[in-house]
Amino acid sequence: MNPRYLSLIPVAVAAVAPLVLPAYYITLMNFIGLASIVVIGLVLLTGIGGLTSFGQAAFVGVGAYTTAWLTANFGLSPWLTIFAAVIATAISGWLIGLLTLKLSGHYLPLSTIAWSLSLFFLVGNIAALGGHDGIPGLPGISVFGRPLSGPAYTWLIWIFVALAFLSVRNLLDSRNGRAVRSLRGRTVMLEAFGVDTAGLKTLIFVHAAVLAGISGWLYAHLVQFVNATPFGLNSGIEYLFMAVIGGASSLWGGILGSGLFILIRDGLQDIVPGLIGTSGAAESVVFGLLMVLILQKASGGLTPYLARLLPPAPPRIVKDDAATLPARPKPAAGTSILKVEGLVKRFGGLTAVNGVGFNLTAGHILGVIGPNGAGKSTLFNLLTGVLTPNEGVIELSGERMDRRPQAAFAKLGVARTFQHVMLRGDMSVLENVAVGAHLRGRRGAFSAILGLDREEEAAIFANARRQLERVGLGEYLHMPAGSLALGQQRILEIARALAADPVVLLLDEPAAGLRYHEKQKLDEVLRQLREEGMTILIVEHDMEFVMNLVDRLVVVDFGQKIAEGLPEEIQENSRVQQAYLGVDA
Ligand SMILES: Nc1ncnc2c1ncn2[C@@H]1O[C@H](COP(=O)(O)OP(=O)(O)OP(=O)(O)O)[C@@H](O)[C@H]1O
Repeated sequence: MNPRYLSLIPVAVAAVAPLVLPAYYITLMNFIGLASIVVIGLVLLTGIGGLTSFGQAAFVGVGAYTTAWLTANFGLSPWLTIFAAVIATAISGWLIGLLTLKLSGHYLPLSTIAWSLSLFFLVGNIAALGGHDGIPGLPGISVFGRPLSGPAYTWLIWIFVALAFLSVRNLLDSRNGRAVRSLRGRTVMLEAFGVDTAGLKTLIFVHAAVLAGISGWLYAHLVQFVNATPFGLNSGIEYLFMAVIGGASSLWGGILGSGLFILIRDGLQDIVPGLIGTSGAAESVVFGLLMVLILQKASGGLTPYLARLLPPAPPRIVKDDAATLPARPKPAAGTSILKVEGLVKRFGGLTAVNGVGFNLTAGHILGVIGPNGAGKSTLFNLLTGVLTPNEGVIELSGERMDRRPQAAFAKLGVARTFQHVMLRGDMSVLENVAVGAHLRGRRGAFSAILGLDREEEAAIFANARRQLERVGLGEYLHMPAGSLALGQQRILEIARALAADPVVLLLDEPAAGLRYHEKQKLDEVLRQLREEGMTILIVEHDMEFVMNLVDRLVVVDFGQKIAEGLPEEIQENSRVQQAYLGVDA
């Protein structure tokens, strides 16, 4: 069976189950659906985006209280208040995101606990929201004047589960989504390709908050009463558990985890008191132990186990007739691309780069070499906007860049590779390259969620395939990037940089750690790119590798330029020999 049709099975189950299940199980199905909507958001935020949140229940509360207050006090229809619930959660998500998303490490999860607690106590103390007693007597949801109840409400909930699922799936399969999937630990890489990582974090934070708010809206009109209890920290922790036991990076895992968590908890409440003859804390203890066991035995959640039983997803189809992406005008051979003068970077008392200057013209390869600790990486970081110089001038195609951020360099056509390869190993070779074309797409998150970016996506993937074929990796398109050898991964990074349609390629120690044959292959690729007119700057430790390849060399030592010239001139230079070999020539 085509794996694409497998997703129809849960759809059929959700359609038929409410008709055949007893009322008690329909109620459970409702609560699984409500939780799934929240947990799908959490999969996006935490499992994929790497931003751990204990506070999603508070957003469920914002959605529920917004609709409760408006319907109870003003008699508005829930079909109107859903917009209010979405707006309220989006704004609160955006505000809280603004305050907390800059935090890193443990501080972000701790801050989610803090705002979750504060919202909980705030709501409980506002008289207009009914204090701790809450707001009773909420209306149900009607369609064409008929109140939805029983199976009809369950279908409504599961339609929203499907919409939540599709919205996140579509978002993840877009240019912003690829960046979200690369977010964990790769912000420098993303920003080098012009991705606004802070904006991206806010985007997924708000999206997850809105999904939680919609779940709150559905909850409020299902139970027709709200108070603060279901929106406290406990529930926030439970949502996180659901995401983790399902498999935090899988959308299906979000639904599976919600179902398992609620069914196991409910089952234990029935079984454990029967076994030990008393009801109380025992089922909670057994539940806790069970969760620990699942986390120990299946740290990636349960979805990977199920995924093994299913046929693999078919590879992405790259269209031959896709549109081409807009390309920037290329500079004429010989024009100055990168001009550097008197660049200085100090780290406290240490001057890592001290007055370095050079000029790189279009269509040439310039090598910057130097022994360990000479200041090459620092120079590279200055030339890509990762670091800001203390003094000096960087001009890119005639524009002053020395105080500009990474994204500005990317916009003007600087594309780079990394000394320590920065790929997402479990993403396909093709998708990794597509990340490089981020700035060449225009479609935003809304378009992606609504699936309106397909044409642009086809163009991005056709371009990615072209770049991979250009560097000789055309046969690996659908393989996980992590399965390639280091030499191929380095060339893959070059293809990703080419996908950005660069004016200049900056390669950070591309030969480091490569075997002889891999270096030869890399050399071939770079020569071919130069023949095509590409301008390249290579910062490299391996003098032998660059000697036969580059047009011109700059040698740095102790942060200073000690020589510049043609490779054969550099080879004869006694100061260079001394710096490299530590001997007097
Ligand atoms: N963030 C930093 N803070 C303080 N000192 C730094 C920092 N980055 C680099 N340095 C120092 O600056 C000098 C140049 O380092 P850099 O990494 O640029 O050299 P390199 O030529 O790239 O060396 P390698 O080939 O070993 O990578 C070194 O003495 C290094 O310790």
